[in-house]
Amino acid sequence: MRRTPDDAEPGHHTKRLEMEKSRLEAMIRKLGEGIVLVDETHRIAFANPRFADMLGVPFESLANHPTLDTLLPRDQWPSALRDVAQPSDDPQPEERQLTRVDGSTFWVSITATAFRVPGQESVGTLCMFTDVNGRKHREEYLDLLIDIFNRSAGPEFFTDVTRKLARAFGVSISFITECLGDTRSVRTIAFWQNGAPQKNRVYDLKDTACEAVVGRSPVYYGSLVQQLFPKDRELEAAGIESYVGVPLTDSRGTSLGHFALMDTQPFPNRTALLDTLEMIGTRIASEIERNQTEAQLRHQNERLREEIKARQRAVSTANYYRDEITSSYDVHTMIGESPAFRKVLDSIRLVSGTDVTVLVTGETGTGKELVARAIHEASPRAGKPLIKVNCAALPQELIEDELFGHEKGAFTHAQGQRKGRFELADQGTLFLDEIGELSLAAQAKLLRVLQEKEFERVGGSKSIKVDVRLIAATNRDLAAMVREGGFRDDLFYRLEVFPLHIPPLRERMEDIEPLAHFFLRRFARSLGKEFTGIDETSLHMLRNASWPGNIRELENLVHRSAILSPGPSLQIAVPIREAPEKASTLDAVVRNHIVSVLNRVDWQVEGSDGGASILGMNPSTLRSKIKKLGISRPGH
Ligand SMILES: Nc1ncnc2c1ncn2[C@@H]1O[C@H](COP(=O)(O)OP(=O)(O)OP(=O)(O)O)[C@@H](O)[C@H]1O
Repeated sequence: MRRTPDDAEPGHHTKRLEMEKSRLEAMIRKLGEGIVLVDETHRIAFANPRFADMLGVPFESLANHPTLDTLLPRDQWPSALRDVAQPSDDPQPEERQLTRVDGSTFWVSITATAFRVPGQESVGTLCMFTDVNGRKHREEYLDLLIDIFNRSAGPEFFTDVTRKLARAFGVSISFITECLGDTRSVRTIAFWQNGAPQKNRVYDLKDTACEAVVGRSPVYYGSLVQQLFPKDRELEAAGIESYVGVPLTDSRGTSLGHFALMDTQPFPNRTALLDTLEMIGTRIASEIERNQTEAQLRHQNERLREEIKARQRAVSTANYYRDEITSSYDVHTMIGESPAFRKVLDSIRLVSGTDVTVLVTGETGTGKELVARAIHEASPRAGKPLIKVNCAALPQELIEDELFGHEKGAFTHAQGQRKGRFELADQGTLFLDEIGELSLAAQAKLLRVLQEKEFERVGGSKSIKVDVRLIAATNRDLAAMVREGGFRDDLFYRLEVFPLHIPPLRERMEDIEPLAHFFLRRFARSLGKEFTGIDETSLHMLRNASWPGNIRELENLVHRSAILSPGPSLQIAVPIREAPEKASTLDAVVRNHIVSVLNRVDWQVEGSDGGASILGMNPSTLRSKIKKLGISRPGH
């Protein structure tokens, strides 16, 4: 029987074993899997280069058997390693994302099993690390795409995206920036580095890798990026090797900022990657744009609120309104300098931009219609019709027909279809003058339209919808009428959304002179006459009249005087009533008389020329009367 060489010499057997071992080691060295044998004290007894590669350390550094925790934090160890006393017969692979010493990450599947070295008592653990980085990234990447395009954006949107970008592409840094006014500097809106969100920062783009991206085009530096941008301190500080950046633009092509991925390793796969990143970029950009639009809207709202507040504060500030009003409608048609009248102008200005219903109150001739017109002209409805209904002039039985129109044959004389005032005012403003004169039945009908915002023509069944802004006016005390049952309270509250009271002329004496001059200029022109002004005695008379007919009365008086006056200065030829004709109560007569006397004496109560002595009263009695009747000096 021939002997095999092994049997021949015992030394030869050992040699063969040695050879087998080195062949095995050579094979293990070349394996695509990372192999590591860890002893009981967690020292690395043996490892292959692929293991070192996966952990991002030089293979030589393993030669002096470091403990595993110097390379890999314990929480990333497979459970078999953490619990060596309980070796499993059926080791299960566990997936872990390794954080390498340089901060970058790497996905592996680890299978670990107890390993007894033949002939030795000690038990070690043999671990096999399989590279699942590619698969994991594809999964993360899919997850990223689904999430980024499906999720509704919230405050965490940008940070979430940077986290997912970093994980999906396995890079150590990912961030998104926003331009600061131009494309010279940017602010990060999310910055993810080494598995955690970082504080945002503002930085100058000059000489950085990002400079060629913002406002321009995508860039890709697969490796050696530090050498390309030696002045970019960030790259150096983080040990960056590769960089990919994509510009972000809004829907009109304006530059918004950019986003970038950076890694400490070279970055492969250029073209497919850029396409994907650009697609993700459109989603990020639309989110930035939406945020910016929202911020702008918020800002505009705040400014508007501030503006309204400022105007309310400035009600009594001299000269404030002139420019404001000129800009919105013809100031020359509305004359008045008194603080009381400025308040009216202020209210017009405040309310004209809105669609709210306005109730204009004031004595006859104070300018209610003019105010309604001014509100309409200054409103967005200016180019549309302003339709007036004089409720006092309408026979009650025709009100419905007038407001809502009728269909052909609705009543005996209805020969054709006719549109009512509501329909004519569509898109515009409906001005209901003398609203206090509406019958209760007509009030009910009006209320119904205001509530339902639609109506039918008389004799028709089709509902008509209109978009009408309502302005109502009255010289009656509607609140008192409500109390007395002459006016529906529900209608009153609907009309009185924005009450605008025009004070009578006697409460704003400062306005008399400018108004008189204004009317004089106007009539002189139409009469073809020239006047140098109004003579002193006439002015004195004008100032001391009580003006129960208010501005209309003044206007008529100036008109008549202009016709009769020979010139060159206007003389008021018609005697002015010192007391109102229409004073209905004793208190009103007394009140008007006191006001007109006080006007004549420049509101002096005491003294021989004072109001009290002219009225034959004790000054203190006069004072208490003034108080009781609520008399106050105009403009004070
Ligand atoms: N501030 C003003 N500046 C210039 N003209 C004015 C002013 N206010 C009113 N007027 C003029 O006075 C006249 C009466 O105004 P308007 O008809 O608007 O008053 P009203 O309060 O509606 O009167 P009524 O209660 O009698 O209907 C009009 O000719 C109007 O142009």
